[in-house]
Amino acid sequence: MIEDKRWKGVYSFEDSPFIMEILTELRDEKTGPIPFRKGLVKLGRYMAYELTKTMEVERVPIKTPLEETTGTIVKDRRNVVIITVLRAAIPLMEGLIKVLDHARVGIVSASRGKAPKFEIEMRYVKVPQIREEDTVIVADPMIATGSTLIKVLEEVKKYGKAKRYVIVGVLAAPEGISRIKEAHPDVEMFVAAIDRELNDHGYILPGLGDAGDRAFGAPIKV
Ligand SMILES: O=P(O)(O)OC[C@H]1O[C@H](OP(=O)(O)OP(=O)(O)O)[C@H](O)[C@@H]1O
Ligand SMILES: O=c1cc[nH]c(=O)[nH]1
Ligand SMILES: [Mg+2]
Repeated sequence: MIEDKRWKGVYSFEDSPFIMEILTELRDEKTGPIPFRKGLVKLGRYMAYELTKTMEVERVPIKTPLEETTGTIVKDRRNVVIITVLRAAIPLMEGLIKVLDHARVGIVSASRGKAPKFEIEMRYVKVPQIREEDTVIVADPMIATGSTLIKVLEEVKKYGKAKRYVIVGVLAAPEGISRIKEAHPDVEMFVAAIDRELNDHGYILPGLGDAGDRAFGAPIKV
């Protein structure tokens, strides 16, 4: 995990060869929906494991069958709310919750309109009460213009003040990170990698394409 020099509290996993190998499979246009979804689940699991290294731990007395000793509990792991941003975060959340198994889960729908406005439509919001001891993890694989997560965080913050707000994603564009950090300076970000730029349609380059479509198939209009 490395903190990017451009922003405080923004980390990538470009120093982790295994996470980079999973990302490489996701980027590959030849990867179909089944391995694509499995790759997102794997990333969720490993990124959650890495995230526990930043969490508060507690030393506790325990008794083995042989003697008394001291063990470790990741205290913050018990106070997690994962916000799943539909659609693409579904497999990522499945991986996160394997490690963060005590998590309460909020579901938010967000659909990004076309360039140049990229208006965000949020229709479905189901978020549990957020408590002061909670770490709120907002899961969304793609952070492009940042508009989706700015709006999701505004909404989520209405449900109570948390100890930490953390975004877990796969790829982020520098423009999106800057916009999110400006709107929500208190937010930490953990992404597999930070890519170069956005194209005119708001897609991340080199990126991996449309994460929702690659995981679930392209929707049609009827
Ligand atoms: O940072 P932004 O520019 O806001 O873009 C990122 C958003 O775009 C994608 O969702 P999309 O609207 O395509 O919905 P989907 O997950 O249903 O495909 C992605 O999953 C993010 O939520
Ligand atoms: O590159 C991008 C940008 C937004 N949403 C995606 O799924 N991919
Ligand atoms: Mg999409």
